[in-house]
Amino acid sequence: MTSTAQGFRSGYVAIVGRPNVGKSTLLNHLVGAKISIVSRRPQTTRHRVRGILTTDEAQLIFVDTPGFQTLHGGMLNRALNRSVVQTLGDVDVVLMVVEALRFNAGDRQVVALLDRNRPAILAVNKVDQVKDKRQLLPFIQQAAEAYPFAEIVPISAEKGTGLDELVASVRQYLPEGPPLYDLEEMTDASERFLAQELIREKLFRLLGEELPYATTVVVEAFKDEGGLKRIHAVIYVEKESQKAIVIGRKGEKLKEIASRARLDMEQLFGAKVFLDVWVKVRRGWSDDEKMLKSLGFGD
Ligand SMILES: Nc1nc2c(ncn2[C@@H]2O[C@H](COP(=O)(O)OP(=O)(O)OP(=O)(O)O)[C@@H](O)[C@H]2O)c(=O)[nH]1
Repeated sequence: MTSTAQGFRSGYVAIVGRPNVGKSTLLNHLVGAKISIVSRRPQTTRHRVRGILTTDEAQLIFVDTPGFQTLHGGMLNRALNRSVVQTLGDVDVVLMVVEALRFNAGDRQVVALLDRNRPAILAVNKVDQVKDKRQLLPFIQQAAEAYPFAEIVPISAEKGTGLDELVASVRQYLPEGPPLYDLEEMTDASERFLAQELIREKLFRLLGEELPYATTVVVEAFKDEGGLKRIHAVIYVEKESQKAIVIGRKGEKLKEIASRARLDMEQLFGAKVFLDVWVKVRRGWSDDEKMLKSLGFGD
């Protein structure tokens, strides 16, 4: 496969940032929607790989950082924060994303979780929205004062501006070495896992702030019947009231979540999909350490 060019660098990158700053948009632009979700490979890494970008000079392996939840104080959130800190201590580079001209309390909370022994690069996103580009300079200065970022790069994840510069900046901080992942392996994600991730993504997209935090998706059955994939999934929530939110009025929310997830699955798998999604209440879910461990949040 890819020959190891001299000076080739390869390593793990965590994208962090408060909600809505454009992390997913950036990841999708860098690695493409289709391979932005790839399966976990426990033998090589404890991280869940979200996408891989391989250029002639470097391979950037983007890993999942479970949310920066600060709204609720439950055990789940403490576990999440622990796992964030752990992930951030494990990667080669942290890529923090902020919105141009906005550096608020949420951003400061993210900064507080950064590990000072780890290079952190700041991507100042959505610069396309800044009419007067001169305003960027004092903003960049302010950000530099908030944390000793290794580099600060203005970008527009949506328009694709500044992304080459960003990748070049990240590359500088990766260790030298051959690609850690074979290109062919990238599409090798389990379809079951992809199905679960697509439902989870639609939940986030369609419920946003309303989404009860302690929500999880489990694909309980996945049957391949020639040209048809029959998938049965369950969305677990903590309370009846949350169940009602996910289902929506006259079941419309759930219908939309399922139908959008199904369309994406059909595109991704290149096959017809029959998707059946249920919402179930699992009481005391977020305070159950065993459950957290089984979901991969434990130590
Ligand atoms: N104008 C502009 N909008 C952007 C840009 N990047 C992202 N957005 C928009 O910002 C919103 C949030 O983007 P996401 O990529 O979902 O943000 P996120 O950080 O992944 O959000 P969470 O999943 O909530 O953590 C979306 O409406 C994007 O279209 C950009 O460069 N310019």
